[in-house]
Amino acid sequence: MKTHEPLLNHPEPPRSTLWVVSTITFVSSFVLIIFLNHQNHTFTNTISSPHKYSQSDRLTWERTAFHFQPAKNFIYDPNGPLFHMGWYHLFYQYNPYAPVWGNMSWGHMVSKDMVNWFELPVAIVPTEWYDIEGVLSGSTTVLPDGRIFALYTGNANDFSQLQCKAVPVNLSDPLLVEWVKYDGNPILYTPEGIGLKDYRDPSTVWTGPDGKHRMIMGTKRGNTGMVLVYYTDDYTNYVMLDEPLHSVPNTDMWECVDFYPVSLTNDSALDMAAYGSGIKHVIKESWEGHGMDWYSIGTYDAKNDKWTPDNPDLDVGIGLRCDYGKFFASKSLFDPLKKRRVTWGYVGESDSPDQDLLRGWATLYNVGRTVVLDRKTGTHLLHWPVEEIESLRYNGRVFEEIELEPGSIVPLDIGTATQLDIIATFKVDQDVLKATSEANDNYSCTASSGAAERGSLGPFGVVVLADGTLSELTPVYFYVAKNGDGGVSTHFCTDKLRSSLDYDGERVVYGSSVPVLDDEELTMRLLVDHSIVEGFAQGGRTVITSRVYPTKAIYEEAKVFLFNNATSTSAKASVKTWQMAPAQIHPYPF
Ligand SMILES: OC[C@H]1O[C@@](CO)(OC[C@@]2(O[C@H]3O[C@H](CO)[C@@H](O)[C@H](O)[C@H]3O)O[C@H](CO)[C@@H](O)[C@@H]2O)[C@@H](O)[C@@H]1O
Repeated sequence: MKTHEPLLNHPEPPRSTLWVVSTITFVSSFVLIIFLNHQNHTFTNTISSPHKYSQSDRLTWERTAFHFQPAKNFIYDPNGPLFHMGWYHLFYQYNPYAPVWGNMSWGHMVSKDMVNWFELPVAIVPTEWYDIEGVLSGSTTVLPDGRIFALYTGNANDFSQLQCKAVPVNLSDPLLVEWVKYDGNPILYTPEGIGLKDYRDPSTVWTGPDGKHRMIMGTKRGNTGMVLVYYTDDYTNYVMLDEPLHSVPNTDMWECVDFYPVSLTNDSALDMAAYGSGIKHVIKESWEGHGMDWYSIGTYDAKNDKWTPDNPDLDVGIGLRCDYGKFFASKSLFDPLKKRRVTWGYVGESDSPDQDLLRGWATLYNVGRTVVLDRKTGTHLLHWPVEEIESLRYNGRVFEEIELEPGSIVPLDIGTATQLDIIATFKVDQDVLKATSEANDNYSCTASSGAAERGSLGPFGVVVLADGTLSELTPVYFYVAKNGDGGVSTHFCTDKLRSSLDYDGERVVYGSSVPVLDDEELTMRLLVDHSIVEGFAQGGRTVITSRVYPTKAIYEEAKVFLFNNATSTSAKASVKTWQMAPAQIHPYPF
């Protein structure tokens, strides 16, 4: 049985000296507010009550503290990450002149730790007929002899997409500041049968077990998305194979294709040359126009340059996503220093472009995420923030075994709550779980009414960026659903329906199911950094990144709560929180 009725006679949750505000007051107000908001989802774009903060205060607050964003203007796809002479380099689609898409160039930043960044001069800009409409996305390759080159898509003067090459001018410069285009560009024209605007984002070149050097690119034929494979002898001339590496009907254009091996035996990342038993290969594609990155795990046959998904139901574009919120055009780096694969995507704004103009900047990057195969399930990848981000933690707090009765919400007294790392673990009442006969096979975060929709066994989780009266709140939560056959499925969701009182963007619930194994507790990690919330469930099996724009729940008014809006089960929460110091992000010139 599913109900939206508020619980009126809920038992008072146990008090703890850690709670600073009367829990019972919040219990009633939360249930009431959620109830009322559920009844009326109509929000106006005008400010309905006097605000403490001006528009300028709010726009200033939205800028993040430990996520990469340039000082101003517009960033887009991450491009060509590489490691050279002790520095991590990340290039990015960048409009140096305005906070909107256009003049696409390769911006350039470097870091020693993937947390603190120096912005460098823009590396590659549109200057030639073959890229005058944009130096679009691509990759870099570091050859075993130390040579480095970039492959990128040139948006030509007729808007056809041509592949081009550039190289750093001085390899002994650890920062690789200067780049020069190959004078024989473009190196590749669109193959027959492919749309002139459906051919882009060349990959890193790698050497297969047969010694042949390979590059891949995404495209579509009709509505079938696919990966093309090329061979090269000299890294400049490329010959396309007749057959694609893989294709999936009805998945449209595959942008920013990524392809890499993952180990079945340990968490060490493998470089592209790895091949053979104990290895799976992942294809990742970014679905044009949908803003979603999809991945699939399978087997690569290097002899025939064919890839087969482990499970056809989880094929590329129809199965699993890297992130169920805002995260797109991701690109991974094999980090030779720490033997890990790290991925970045862009996290776009979700309010109107007018706001981008007011802010003067648009779009951020997620905190770099390591990617490994989830060897417990074998079906999922684990995406998890790089360990270096923990160097920003301070003021750690621990809250043990907080009892959350059905229908309760309790504040966490952690001080300022706009830059946080939170790890929260929840145990549901096993007797209630076994006894409940509610059949909720069709639960889906995205089709639900968010945290207001109550079932026997959920939702429960963490509310972030909430003001004291809960007029603005962003719940990130688990929803446990009992299936008709007695089985259980768990969902991980972020509810953005009530994140802001004054918002001209999407009001949605993000999320998906997350596998939970028999011996596992439910655990989530949240990185809260002003207008971005990154959520990781079960060690990164399911990830949700959201952009939120509260108007009241900002600066010292932002608060964190634990809640349990289930109707039957209680939940026991143990939580660790840390404040997060700002990262050092130095714009150029320094
Ligand atoms: O910056 C180009 C790279 O970005 C990618 C993936 O994010 O392609 C996006 C794409 O669309 C952008 O340009 C459109 C204008 O032409 C604009 O309407 C849209 O909002 C933008 O996202 O860029 C290319 C070139 O314009 C277009 O074919 C794509 O849909 C990546 O594939 C590009 O390399």
